[in-house]
Amino acid sequence: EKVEITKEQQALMKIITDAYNRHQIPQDVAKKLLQDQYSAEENFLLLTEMATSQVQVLVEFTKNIPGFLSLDREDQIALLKGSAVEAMFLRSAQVFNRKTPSGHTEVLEERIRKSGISEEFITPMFNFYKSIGELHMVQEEQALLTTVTILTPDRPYVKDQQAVERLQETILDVLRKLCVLQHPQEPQYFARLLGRLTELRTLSHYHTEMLASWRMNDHKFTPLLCEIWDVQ
Ligand SMILES: CC(C)c1onc(-c2c(Cl)cccc2Cl)c1COc1ccc2c(ccn2Cc2cccc(C(=O)O)c2)c1
Repeated sequence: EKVEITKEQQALMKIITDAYNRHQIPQDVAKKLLQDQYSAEENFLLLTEMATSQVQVLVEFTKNIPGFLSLDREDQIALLKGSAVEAMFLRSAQVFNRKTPSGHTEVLEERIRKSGISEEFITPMFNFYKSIGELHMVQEEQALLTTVTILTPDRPYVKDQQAVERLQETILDVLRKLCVLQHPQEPQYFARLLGRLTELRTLSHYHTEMLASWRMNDHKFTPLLCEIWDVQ
C-alpha cells in the first residue's frame, strides 16, 4: 500500500533534523584536530576534549526530542548515560563519511589510531564507520537513527520503560516510512539500519574495555566524561 508521512510526522522529523544539524562540535574545538602534535598523549587529550564537547552537544540535542523533557528526570539521565557512547559512535561515523574539510577525517582517523586504543578495538570501530558509510543515509535518517538510539527503553536504571517505548515507537514509525520513500529500490533498507544498532551495542561493550585500558595507563578523563561513563 502507498506509504505516506503525515503532516505531524513531517513536523516531528523537521524538529529533530534541525536540532541534529544545529548542535555540532564548535569549530574551534574541531579545528584543534589540525594542530601539529601527533603523540599518543596529544591525540588522547584532543580526543578527550572532543568527546567532552560531543557529550555537551548531545545533551542539548536530546532536549529538542519531543517528549524527552516530559519523561521522569532520572530516566532522562539514565537514557543519556546509556546511549552517549552509541550516539558518539554514530556521530563520529557520520563525520568520517562526510569526507568534507570540516570533518578533518584523515587527521581524525590518524589521531584515533594513535591514541592508545588497542588494535582489537580499532578494527571493529573502522569496520563500523565503513558499514555506516555504505548506507548513504540522508541527514533525516541520521538524526532519527540517533534519536532511536537515545530512546532505547531497556537501558540500565530506566524506571518507566513504557513511556520511553512509546516515544521510540513514534520515531521508528517515521524512520520506517522515510526509508521506504528514500530507498524504494531497497525494501530491506530499514532492517539494515536497525542492524547497525546491534553493532553499536557491541561497540559500546568494546568501549568499556577501551576505557579500562586507558585508565590502566593512568589516562585522565574530564569530570563530564567521568560522570556520564561512571569512571573514576
Ligand atoms: C575520551 C576520548 C579519548 C574518547 O573515548 N572514546 C572515544 C570514542 C572514539 Cl575514539 C570513537 C567513537 C566514539 C567514542 Cl566515545 C573518544 C573520542 O571521542 C570522540 C568524540 C567525538 C568525535 C570523535 C570523532 C569524531 N567525533 C565527532 C566530531 C568530530 C569533528 C566534528 C564534529 C561535528 O559535529 O562537526 C563531530 C571521537
